[in-house]
Amino acid sequence: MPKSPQTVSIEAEGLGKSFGDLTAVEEVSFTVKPGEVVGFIGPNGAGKSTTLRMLTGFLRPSTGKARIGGHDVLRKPGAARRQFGYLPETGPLYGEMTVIEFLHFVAGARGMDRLALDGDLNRVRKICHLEKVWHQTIETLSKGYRQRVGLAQAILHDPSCLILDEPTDGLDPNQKQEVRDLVTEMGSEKAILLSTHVLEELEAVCDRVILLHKGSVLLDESIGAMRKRHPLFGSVKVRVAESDAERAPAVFKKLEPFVSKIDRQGEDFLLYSRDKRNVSEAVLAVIKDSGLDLREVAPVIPRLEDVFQELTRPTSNFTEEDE
Ligand SMILES: Nc1ncnc2c1ncn2[C@@H]1O[C@H](COP(=O)(O)OP(=O)(O)OP(=O)(O)O)[C@@H](O)[C@H]1O
Repeated sequence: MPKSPQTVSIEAEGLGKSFGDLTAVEEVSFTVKPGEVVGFIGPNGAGKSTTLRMLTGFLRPSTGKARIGGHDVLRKPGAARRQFGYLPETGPLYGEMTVIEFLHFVAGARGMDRLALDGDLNRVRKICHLEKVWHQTIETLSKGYRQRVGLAQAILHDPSCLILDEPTDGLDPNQKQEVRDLVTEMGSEKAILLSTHVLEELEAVCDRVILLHKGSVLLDESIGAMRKRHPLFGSVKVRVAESDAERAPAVFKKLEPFVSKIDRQGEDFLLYSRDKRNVSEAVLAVIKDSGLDLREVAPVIPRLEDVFQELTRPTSNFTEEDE
């Protein structure tokens, strides 16, 4: 049956997993739709890999369901597996096989159409840039190439959904960029869920982020919304001429409707946005009116790392903000 790209998505519904007394994952629900690349993040031990393994049917959940393209991964494993590709944290690569032998083996195990296989192999060889190592044994490959072989097996059957567990782990910056470009390219059509520890990766490839903490979903929102949780979102740094530094605080008082707090260090001022709207325009207008000798003005770009750290600290002060 032809697959319908409009409907093939990744779904977790109330997923939970306990190992003995340890609840590793609890009530995790989310959806990844076609054309979405979603980052799956969380501190070590948050339950990311456990969730991904349940989504792919490699681990039986204690509670809840995982569906790929509407197929329950445990009840309809064949139908579900045709719709997704999975790059596990530690790929099951067979060292003694060459790349092409391994991909033939994978195709056989998946029962792929032999007549169309040459076309599929050519496609992944090109996409994953495997031409140079095609006939090389996997045990002799660099980490970067092994990761590309892992990706090649994940996309060999051209699945509509991809589940990637730390796809850029251990790669050098150039290789990381290549994998990110690949994910972005594939993400225009496929539903992609990608776990990562590298938050800059979120910026580069993801539309949305799901933050898992202690086995539960702490947030599921756009990158912009996550950044907006930072207390400095919308704030502005200003430097005035030394000769004007003393009269600047009185001028900035006029900004009270927009600015909730001002930190000063010499001629440098940090003006905190009151409601997380960008206060740059208001600041510039007030400075212009006052004739203050402005030397520098720059909006604060809050780091996602700060938001992540703050949210996953034992006592977090960050609050949810309206879009
Ligand atoms: N097979 C298992 N048996 C017992 N405990 C397990 C098993 N698999 C995972 N765990 C535990 O479940 C919790 C979640 O682990 P998991 O590997 O899913 O976290 P993670 O978010 O992927 O971590 P990391 O970022 O370090 O990869 C951890 O406390 C881990 O020790």
